[in-house]
Amino acid sequence: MNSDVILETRNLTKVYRDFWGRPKVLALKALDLQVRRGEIFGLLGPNGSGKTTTIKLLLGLLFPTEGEAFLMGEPATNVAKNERIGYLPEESYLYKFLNAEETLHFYGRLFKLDNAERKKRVDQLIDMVGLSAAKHRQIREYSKGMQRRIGLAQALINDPELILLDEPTSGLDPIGTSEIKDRIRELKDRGKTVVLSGHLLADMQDICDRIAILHRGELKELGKVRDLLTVQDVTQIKTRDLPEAAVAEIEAVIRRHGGELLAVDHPTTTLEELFLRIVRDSELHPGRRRVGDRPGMPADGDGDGSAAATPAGKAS
Ligand SMILES: Nc1ncnc2c1ncn2[C@@H]1O[C@H](COP(=O)(O)OP(=O)(O)OP(=O)(O)O)[C@@H](O)[C@H]1O
Repeated sequence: MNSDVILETRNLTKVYRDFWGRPKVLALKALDLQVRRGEIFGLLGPNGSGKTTTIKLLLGLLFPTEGEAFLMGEPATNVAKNERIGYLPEESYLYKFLNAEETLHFYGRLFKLDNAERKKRVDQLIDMVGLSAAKHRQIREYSKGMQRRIGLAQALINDPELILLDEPTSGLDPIGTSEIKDRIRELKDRGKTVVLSGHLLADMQDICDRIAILHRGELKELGKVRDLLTVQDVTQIKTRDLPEAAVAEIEAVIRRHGGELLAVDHPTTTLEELFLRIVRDSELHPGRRRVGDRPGMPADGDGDGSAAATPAGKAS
């Protein structure tokens, strides 16, 4: 295995069998994959496409029907290698009557961290996932987002070099999702390798360097997100707002070169960015009922939504 490759699967195949040992579901079919050190790699696919099965095979929690996988040079079936891996399952099973601090100390003890090291890591991780203010509250009182965050902290207690996250943003609202994505980016900045699964396309696009798209257990696409999404036969030029005369001149130049001007428009933001901005503004200005700070969109003064938004400069 090339030293740059931290995880590799070869012909990895899983057939689930029924009670009588008869093949029931072909959950993963001959998966060949390589993940490089330091990248954020996404396993993307609809429900039932084999993402969780792949992660469980990598951890040695399931035995492959055919093929093999290697993580950090060790066979996946060697569970001792999991001491160097962080794992966030699709659903974390946390002890509801422990608080965040006790939970992390519990897992730190499982990894046999000494007292001083364990205390240092627990404090750092609670801070990293933003639970300092709630660290003495029992997990049963936590919201879904807080539970996902403590699950992530638990997955990192052994300071792993490879982190497997099964749907890390499942059940989270856009703010919780954005926070988890920030934490995952930080892990990459610290040189960690992250493999995550998901089916929320915008999140995967945002965060992954490379993705594999699975469908019914088969690998359908693999590559850098940027390459997969680039429309090669269209050139896009961005500039500050231009007067019509300038656009006409540019169009003439494009025609002279045998081209065709396909579109002149203003970019749109994503609904996620808009949502996050509104929630953050609302936290800063709790009394304000509607935040109309988008260029060209007049604020609705009394916030009752009755005033129609008209293009800037035009009378209604
Ligand atoms: N223990 C099992 N016994 C039998 N079939 C199973 C078992 N676990 C998973 N499967 C089947 O294997 C296929 C792949 O399931 P898997 O959970 O790996 O998909 P997934 O991509 O993680 O889905 P989701 O997004 O819903 O979590 C599905 O058809 C599923 O029904």
